[in-house]
Amino acid sequence: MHKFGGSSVADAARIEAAARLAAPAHDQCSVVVVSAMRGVTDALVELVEAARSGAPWHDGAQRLRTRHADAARASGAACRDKLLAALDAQAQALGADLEALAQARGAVATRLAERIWGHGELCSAWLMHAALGGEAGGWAWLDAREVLVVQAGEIGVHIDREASLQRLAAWRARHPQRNVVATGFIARTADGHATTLGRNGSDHSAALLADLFDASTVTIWTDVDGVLSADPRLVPDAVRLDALTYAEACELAYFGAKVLHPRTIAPLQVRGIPLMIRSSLDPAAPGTRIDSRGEPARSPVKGLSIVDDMAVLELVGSGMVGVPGVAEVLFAALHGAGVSVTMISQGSSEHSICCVVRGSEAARGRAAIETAFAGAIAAGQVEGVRMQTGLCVLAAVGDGMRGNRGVAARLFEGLAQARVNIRAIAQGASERNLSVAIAQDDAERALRAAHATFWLSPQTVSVGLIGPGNVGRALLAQLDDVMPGLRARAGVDLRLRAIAGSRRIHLAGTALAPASAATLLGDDADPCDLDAFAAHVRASDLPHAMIIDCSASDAVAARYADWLAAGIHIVTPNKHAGSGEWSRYARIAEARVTGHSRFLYEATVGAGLPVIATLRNLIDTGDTLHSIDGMLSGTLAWLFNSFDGSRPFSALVREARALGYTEPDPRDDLSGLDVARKLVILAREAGRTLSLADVEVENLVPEALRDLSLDAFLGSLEALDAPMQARLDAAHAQGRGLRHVARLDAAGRATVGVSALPSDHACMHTRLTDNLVQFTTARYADNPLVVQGPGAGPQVTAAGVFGDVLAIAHALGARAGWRHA
Ligand SMILES: NC(=O)C1=CN([C@@H]2O[C@H](COP(=O)(O)OP(=O)(O)OC[C@H]3O[C@@H](n4cnc5c(N)ncnc54)[C@H](O)[C@@H]3O)[C@@H](O)[C@H]2O)C=CC1
Ligand SMILES: N[C@@H](CC=O)C(=O)O
Repeated sequence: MHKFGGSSVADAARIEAAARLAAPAHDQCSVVVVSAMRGVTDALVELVEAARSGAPWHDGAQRLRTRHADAARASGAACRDKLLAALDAQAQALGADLEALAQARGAVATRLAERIWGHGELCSAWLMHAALGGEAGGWAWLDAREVLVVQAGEIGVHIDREASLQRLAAWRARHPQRNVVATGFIARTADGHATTLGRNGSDHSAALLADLFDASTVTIWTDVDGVLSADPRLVPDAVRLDALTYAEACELAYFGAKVLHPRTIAPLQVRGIPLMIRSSLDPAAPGTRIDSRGEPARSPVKGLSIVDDMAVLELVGSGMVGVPGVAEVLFAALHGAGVSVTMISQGSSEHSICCVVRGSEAARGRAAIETAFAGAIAAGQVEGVRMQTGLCVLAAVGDGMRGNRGVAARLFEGLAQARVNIRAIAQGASERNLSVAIAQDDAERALRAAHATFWLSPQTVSVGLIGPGNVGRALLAQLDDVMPGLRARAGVDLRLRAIAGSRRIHLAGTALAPASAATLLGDDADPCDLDAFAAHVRASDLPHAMIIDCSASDAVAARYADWLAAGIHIVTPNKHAGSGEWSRYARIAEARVTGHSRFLYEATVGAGLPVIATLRNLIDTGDTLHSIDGMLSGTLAWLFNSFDGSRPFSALVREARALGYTEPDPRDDLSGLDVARKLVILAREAGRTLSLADVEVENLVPEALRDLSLDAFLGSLEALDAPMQARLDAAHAQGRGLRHVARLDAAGRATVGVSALPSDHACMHTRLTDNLVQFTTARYADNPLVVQGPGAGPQVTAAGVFGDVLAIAHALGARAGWRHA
C-alpha cells in the first residue's frame, strides 16, 4: 500500500515520479492511495461556500478543470485521451453538483458538499491511474466510496469493516486487475451517501484500505525524510527517527507531528501492518518505520512536539475536596459545549482541577463550566473558573520514558535553563507522554531547549570567541585540530557560532569552521556589538553557552558579570577582570552564583602552566599561603635570559613582540603592570583583597615614552638601551645577573621589579620564557612548591585557555552523568 499526499501529486512530473515509486515488483501487487493535488481541497471548500452563499463559483470550477486537464496533457500517459475524457466527466459532475448545491438546503446540501469535497481525489486518482499504465497496465481505478463504509461515532468516523469487506469482494469480482489506484479521503455512509474522513484524512484512508486489502506494508510518501524528533523549522538539530512503536507514533501525531494523521495508526496496529514514512523527494532515504517493535533510541524521549494556541481552564474551590462527581460534571459540560480537552491535571488536594483546551474554544468552555457549576459558585463552594490564554502544550513522547528515572527532571531542568515557566503538567501512567503547558511566547525557546536536553551531548556548548589575535588564532587552530576527535571520543561538542574583533563581529546560525573563522571579520562583517554577540551565543537550541575572551580589553571584561549572570560561562587569558577594580571582581563572583556559570582564567598567570589550579588546590584543601615569589612574566624572563649585552635591549623587545610573548602594548610588560596584575590575581585567589594600587611596581619604561602612542613608542624603543645596559653592567660587576621578579610576602606586601641575583638563585636557572612560581605555605614551609615552565607565547597560552574550556565541558558532562545515574 502506497499513499501519496497532495505535494507528491502536485503536478504531472510529481505524479510520474510517484508512479515510479509505486510500481510493484513482479511477485507483488500494489494499492496506491492518493490525495487531491496540493491546494485542490481548499479550492473545493471555497467553491462549496460560494455555491451555498449564492456567490459566483464557475470561474473557480473552471480553474480546477484546467489544472487537472493541464496535468493530463503534460503527462506521458499512453491512455491520455481516455484520461482527458475521465477528467472531463469528473469536471461536469462537479459543475452539476455545484449547480444543485446552489439550490439545495438542509441534509441534501450537506450530502452534496461531502460529494464535492472529494472531487480532487477522484481526479488525482485518474491521473495516477493513467501514469501507472491504466487498465492495460494491470491497474484498476477505485472510487473508495464504492467499498469503504464508515459511520460517524461518538469520537469520530469509524469503519464498518464487515460491510466494507463485502463490498470490496464484490468490487474485486468486477475488477480483476492485479493492482489498484484508489482515492483517499472519501468514503460512503451505511445508507450509501458520499462522506469524507475529515481534512487530511487520506492517511487514514490508506490505513483502512490496507486492512481491507490485507496489505503487508503501508508506505506514506511525503515531502519530509520521515518522522523527525521535532519540527525542523523550529529545531535545526532535529533528527530523523529510524523507528517508532505504534503507540509512540500515535502520541506524536496527536501532539502535532503533522507528518501523520492521528487516526492512521489504530487500523494498522490491530492488524500488525508496518507503516513506513518516506520522502518522495529522496526515495533512497530510509524514512521512519512504525510497527509494534519500534527500537530502543539514544534518548528515552523519541519526539517532542508543540500544540499551539491553547488555554488553561481551572475550576477552583475548597468545596470540591473529596466530593465525587465534580470531574464528571466538568467534563460533561465541556462535552456539551463541543470543547475538546487536550490535557488534564489535578493535584491530590482536589482543591482545583485544570484542563487545557484549544484557545479558540476556551471562552465557550469556561461559560459551559460556569453554567454547570452555577449553583456551587453561588453557594461559595466553588470560587469560579479561571482562564489563561496565550499558552501552548509541549509534549515529550517515548516508550523509553517508562520506568526511566530522571526524564521529567531533565525536561524541567532544560526548560528552567531556558527560562521557561511551566503552568501545568500532565503525565499518564503509561509514562509515554509528558506534557507541559507553557506560554505561547516561550514555545520555540522551550522546544529547542528540551530538544537539546535529550538529543545533544550534555557537553554541547555554543561558543563565541572574542579577540582573534595571537592567542585567539592559535586557539582556533587548536580547536580545528582537536574538535572532531573530542566529539567522537568524549562527546564534547563545541560549536563556534560567533566571533568578534575590536571592530567587527560575525554571528553564524550553524557552527563555523574554527580554522577560517577569523577571515569572516572583513570590512563587510557587521559592526562589533557585544550585546548582540552575547545574545547570539546564548542560543536557545544549545544547552550551554561560553564566551572565550582572548582580547586584552578592559571594556570586554566589564561585561563579564552580566554574561555570567545570564548563564554564559567565560574562559579568558585577559587579566583585566581578575586584577581590576575590587567591586567589579566581587560582582563577577556573585554573578557566577546567580547564573550557575563558571569563570576560568588559568592562562592569565603562567600561560599554559597550572599556576592558578595549583594555588586553588592548596587553598581548597586547607593550606595557608605565606608568600609567593618568582618570575611571572614570560616576556621579561625571555628578555633577561637573552640580554647579555651582545644585542641591544630594544632589538630583543621587538623580537619578543614578534614572537607573540608581549602584551599587545609591550609597555604593559616593561612597566611591570602585567606582572602586578598576575600577582593581584594570585593574591585574590588565596583570599587576599589586594588591588593593583597596593603593588609596588618598578617601571622600566622611561618617563618620556609612557604617554606616546603605541607606534611612536615602538619607534622610540632605543631609549631603553642605555639604561638597561648600565644595569646589566652593574650586575655583572657584582657577579650577578638580572631577573624580573615578583613577591607577595606573608605581611601582604607586594613588589614587582628587576633584581640583580646571584648565580645560584633559582631564577637564574630558568630558560627562554620560563615562569617560576614558588608557593610557600603552611604545608610547604621549608621547601616551597614550585611551578616552572614556559610562561608566554600564543601556543602555550591557547593551550591553557583550551584546558579551561575542556574543564567546563567535562564538568557539564559529569553533572549530567551524575544526574542520570
Ligand atoms: N601572548 C601571550 O603569551 C599571552 C597573552 N595573554 C593574554 O591573552 C590576551 C590576548 O593576547 P594576544 O593574543 O597576544 O594579543 P593580540 O593583540 O594579538 O590579540 C588581541 C585581540 O583582541 C582584539 N580586541 C581588542 N580589543 C577588543 C574588543 N574591545 N573587542 C573585541 N576584540 C578586541 C584585537 O583586535 C586582537 O585581535 C591578552 O589579554 C593577554 O594578556 C595571557 C597569557 C599569555
Ligand atoms: N606578556 C605576558 C603574556 C602572558 O601573560 C608575558 O610575557 O608574560
